[in-house]
Amino acid sequence: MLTCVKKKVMEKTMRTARFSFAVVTLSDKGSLGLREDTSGPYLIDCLKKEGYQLADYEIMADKHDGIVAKLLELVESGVDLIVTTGGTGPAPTDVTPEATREVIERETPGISEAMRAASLLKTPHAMLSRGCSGIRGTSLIINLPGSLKAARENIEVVLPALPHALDKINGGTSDCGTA
Ligand SMILES: Nc1ncnc2c1ncn2[C@@H]1O[C@H](COP(=O)(O)OP(=O)(O)OP(=O)(O)O)[C@@H](O)[C@H]1O
Ligand SMILES: Nc1nc2c(c(=O)[nH]1)N[C@H]1C(S)=C(S)[C@@H](COP(=O)(O)O)O[C@H]1N2
Repeated sequence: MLTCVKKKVMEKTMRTARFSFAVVTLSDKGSLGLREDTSGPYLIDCLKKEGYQLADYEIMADKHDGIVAKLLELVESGVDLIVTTGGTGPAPTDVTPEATREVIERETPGISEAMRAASLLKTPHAMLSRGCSGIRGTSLIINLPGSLKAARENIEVVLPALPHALDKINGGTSDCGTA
């Protein structure tokens, strides 16, 4: 039994360990030290447990140009998976999706739609997240909402599809439909 669990963990890690990730927390209060960022560290822990390698973590203000510059920097340094948290809502200061759209070359609407659909089963407020996702070069960028609860409920939706997504984005030729 234990051997079986260990084998499954090893198989999972073998699929993810070659991929790096970065977490970017977008929060005005967080960037000023007025709010503890609990969502960013949670996401780091969660993705590390899945076997991904942490490349970068930053807390930034909700500022369009700063977000674009940071995302481009991470893409250019070859980070495979970039997860943002915060700034996806309808408030005037929420600009993460607009900044992300400026960076991505190909949108992955299914990822964001899946998160919203699953989240709607938890709270009607899920429809307020305008988060988007997409690919630039070989980097996948995914916007998540900002609260710890929302970050947790959203990341768990995409985790099962991430290894296959990152493999394909990196030119993987494995057959689809086998897992
Ligand atoms: N990084 C974070 N860590 C923990 N909780 C957060 C974080 N970001 C947001 N939250 C929570 O989620 C709520 C909604 O996030 P939103 O991005 O709209 O924040 P906000 O009120 O505009 O403030 P700010 O952007 O300065 O964090 C916040 O009011 C806060 O309770
Ligand atoms: N699963 C899930 N999705 C969620 C929520 C949540 O609690 N759980 N909160 C929503 C709320 S209240 C808002 S305003 C939007 C946007 O959040 P953000 O501005 O922090 O990015 O995410 C939504 N998505």
